[in-house]
Amino acid sequence: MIIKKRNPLKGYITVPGDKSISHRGVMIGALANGKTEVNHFLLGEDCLATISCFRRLGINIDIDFQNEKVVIEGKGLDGLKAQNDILNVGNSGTTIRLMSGILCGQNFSSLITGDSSIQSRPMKRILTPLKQMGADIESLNHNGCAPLSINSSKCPSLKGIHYNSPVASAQVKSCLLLAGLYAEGDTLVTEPAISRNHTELMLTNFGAEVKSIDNTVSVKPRPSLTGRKIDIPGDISSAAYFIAAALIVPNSELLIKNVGINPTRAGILKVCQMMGADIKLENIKENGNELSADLLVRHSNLKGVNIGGSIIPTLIDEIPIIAVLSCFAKGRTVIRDAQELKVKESNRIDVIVDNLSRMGADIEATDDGMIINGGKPLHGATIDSKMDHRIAMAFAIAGLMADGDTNILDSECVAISYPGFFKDLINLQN
Ligand SMILES: O=C(O)C1=C[C@@H](OP(=O)(O)O)[C@@H](O)[C@H](O)C1
Ligand SMILES: C=C(OP(=O)(O)O)C(=O)O
Repeated sequence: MIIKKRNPLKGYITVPGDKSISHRGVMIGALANGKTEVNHFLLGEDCLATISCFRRLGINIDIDFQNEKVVIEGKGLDGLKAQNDILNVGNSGTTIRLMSGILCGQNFSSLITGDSSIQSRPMKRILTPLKQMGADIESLNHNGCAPLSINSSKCPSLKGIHYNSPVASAQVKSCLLLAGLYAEGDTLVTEPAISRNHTELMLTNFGAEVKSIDNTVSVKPRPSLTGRKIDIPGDISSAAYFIAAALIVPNSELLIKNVGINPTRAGILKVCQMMGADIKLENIKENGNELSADLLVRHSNLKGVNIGGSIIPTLIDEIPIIAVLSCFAKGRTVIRDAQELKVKESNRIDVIVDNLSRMGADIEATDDGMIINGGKPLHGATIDSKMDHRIAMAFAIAGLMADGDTNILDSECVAISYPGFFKDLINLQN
């Protein structure tokens, strides 16, 4: 995809539904009794992979592509059926880690894997605590990565544990909370900083007993979950590209409607505020325990900021676009404590720094983040997205303000989380 320097962004947009909440709607809906109707479901490749895995486990799921609506016929905690074929999660880390927790609670064995990116992402972070709960789960190639085999015949029941997670990861926390539904006794997870809490909010909405105190979450086993109707807000991780575009392209004024602003996800809004951005929140609402708002974003003069510590998990997927924003901010931006970026769909620290350097930015990688001296004009370049959707979209926005053409390789990977991204971007500028 070739991106050219473009016009201001004007008008309004609604971005697709939140990816994290869409995954959880399918999973928790499948384990609930009765129908779960999910509106504004994200029909991106990752969430479709979750649907495909649950269909293989015997759950009827109807997809209305036109209306972005998914209906799941839940069969209760013990309603999944054995699957002899290997379950394939494609590119989705959320699917493999959360599903592994659920599969460890079943009385049948499973094999689960994904694409080459998934097969190189760390799974020890879930294998270690799941084994402590009594699960018989192994990395088939003994390299701490997928494929994973879950042998449920040897260990009929899980026991609740209190796990002190070394990483602030919603995927680890959610994996254990979902396994905890099948355990004897309560399951508790303490994390070094609070990660996104969509699992906790949705489980509570469906009838589970979940408590969160500071950095610790606990779940009681064997709840009776009841199917619900959910309206998913727009994904703030997808909105982030348009927030950034409107902030950096002169004369832009954009309304992004119905964006999820759950505080465990909204770190990018705080960072933009610290940078001096003109963003107004309007029409704040709550649905299914999740907050949303319309965001009115105007072009702004930005300044560099320091980002690190407990805010990092609340904006982890937005760091590629925050790095782009920082190139247009006056002064230095330092991003620390973001080493988790190295184990996403690509090594996002290296890929951001490589590609922004190619465009002429003053940027350097550090062990746990990067340092950017803003204000150097960017020029077009060939961008290797490494098939990482967040990289492809962040550099499309950088390309809007670069002199000359920006050529994004493998740009079709945006379909992982935002299939209509390029169409929406072009529409806003006409
Ligand atoms: O739980 C989730 O839905 C997610 C958690 C985050 O990963 P980690 O838990 O690995 O930080 C995030 O990067 C991912 O895009 C989605
Ligand atoms: C890291 C991401 O997703 P996942 O871990 O589910 O692959 C992402 O969407 O940026």
